[in-house]
Amino acid sequence: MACNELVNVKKTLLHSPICRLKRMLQQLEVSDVDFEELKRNLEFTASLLEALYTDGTQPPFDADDDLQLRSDVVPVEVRDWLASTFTQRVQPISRRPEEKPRFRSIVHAVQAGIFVERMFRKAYSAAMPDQPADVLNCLRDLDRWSFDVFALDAVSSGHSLKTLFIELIIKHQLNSRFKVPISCLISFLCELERGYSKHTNAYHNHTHAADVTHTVHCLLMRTGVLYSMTELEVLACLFAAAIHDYEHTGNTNNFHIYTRSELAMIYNDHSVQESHHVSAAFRILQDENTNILMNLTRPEWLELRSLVIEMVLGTDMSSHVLQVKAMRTCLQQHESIDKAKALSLILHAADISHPAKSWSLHSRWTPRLMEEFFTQGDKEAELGLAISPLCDRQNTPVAQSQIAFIEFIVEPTFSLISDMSEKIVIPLIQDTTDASPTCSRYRELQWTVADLVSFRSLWMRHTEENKSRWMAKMKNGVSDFRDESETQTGQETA
Ligand SMILES: Nc1nc2c(ncn2[C@@H]2O[C@H](COP(=O)(O)O)[C@@H](O)[C@H]2O)c(=O)[nH]1
Ligand SMILES: [Zn+2]
Repeated sequence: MACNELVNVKKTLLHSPICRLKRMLQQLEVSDVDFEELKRNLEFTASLLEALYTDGTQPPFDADDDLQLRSDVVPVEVRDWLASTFTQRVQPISRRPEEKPRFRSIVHAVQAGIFVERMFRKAYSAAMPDQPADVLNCLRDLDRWSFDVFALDAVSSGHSLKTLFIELIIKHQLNSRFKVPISCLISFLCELERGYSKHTNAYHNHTHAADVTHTVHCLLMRTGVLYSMTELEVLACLFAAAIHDYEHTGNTNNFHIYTRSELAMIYNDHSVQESHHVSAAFRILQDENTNILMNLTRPEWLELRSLVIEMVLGTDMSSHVLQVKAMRTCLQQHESIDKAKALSLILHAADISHPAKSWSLHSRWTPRLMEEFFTQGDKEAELGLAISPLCDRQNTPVAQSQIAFIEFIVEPTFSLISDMSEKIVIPLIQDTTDASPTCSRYRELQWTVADLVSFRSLWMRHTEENKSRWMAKMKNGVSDFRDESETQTGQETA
């Protein structure tokens, strides 16, 4: 509760005992005393003051709601244990009464917070090596849908993920808010990039992770969903995007299951790779030198972890139909939107977003993905297994499959994202108009709605254009699906 609100609540609660005490004094002054009434008044006043004194020492929530326990029968410790073990609520660590901040310490905390934020800003500028002009030039397009992650990778000497993640963390002021030590951040990102190159994949590598991280940022901005989010949720989104394919093996989940791989054994065939990405990424944080979340409070850390797990597991394509259906039903039935579900859908959309971008980007991602599929097909042939769909080097109708992918997967997902964002953002505008129609937040949100409308036509223009390009290739009997620029210069390294 904000400090002002707390003061108001306390004032209201104190009003009644103060009035009663004054009335008792008046009665004593005029010797008009009814001892029975005086006793009752004193008892009542004492009980009010006692209630105020003990206020805040109660546990922050009770298990009764979930487990229907009678609080006079079940002791507090048992209720806490039941709530934390048998319900899905994560119990915040309750502050012990002696740890309650007093007003002076709140003032000091605010002053210290400002000081720490300044220190962090200084530390970041000092520790960040001067970026080459080409990198700065690239990063100028950070908020654009057409941002060229391949160009950033080239000018940052293959460090697009590291460069982009640091830039976004600073842009959203998450480094100072969550006191992310710069040395940890750099070490964490080096580890992350190392993990992404472990299997030398043509598609699932650090450039794809950088692309998805950028796209999540862009989706949050362009749809305006960012305005409905807490800083912790923004951090969770960027973190989830950056790690979402960490140590990807370059194979599909089905390949892991059919070949009874080590990962399939560990995760019992359930979202095999996604479970590994999130688990292995959290393991990086176990080392204090790479623990970028070391200064989060325990409740913040638990909330972030729960969001990240849900989001990354939601990138398993086998959950696509369920995810889309659930959100459609939610929108049709005018139910309130679950934040974790909305953010999962945003990460999933970012993960399959290249067909909704310009041909110059989409036509560079497609051959990379196909090469990875074909490499799996080669392995399957070697192992005497049936070759998976789209994995046969000799026999895959790439153009047709891309048209189908765009029409049946990408377009419905982006259409849903646009509808969902309208449902989230438009009420924010209404709330702000009620408060103050002239405030800057209201103007920002108005721009956002305009952005949201233009965003729908932007991605639709790209999906239409990309489908026509694939159609033209099909009609002209062009079997080479690689991008023209790459066929001239040879394929770029992954
Ligand atoms: N046939 C196509 N499939 C695609 C394309 N782009 C992405 N994908 C599929 O989506 C998943 C995304 O999940 P990820 O976390 O593994 O990146 C990817 O594996 C492909 O199966 C595309 O252009 N065509
Ligand atoms: Zn991915």
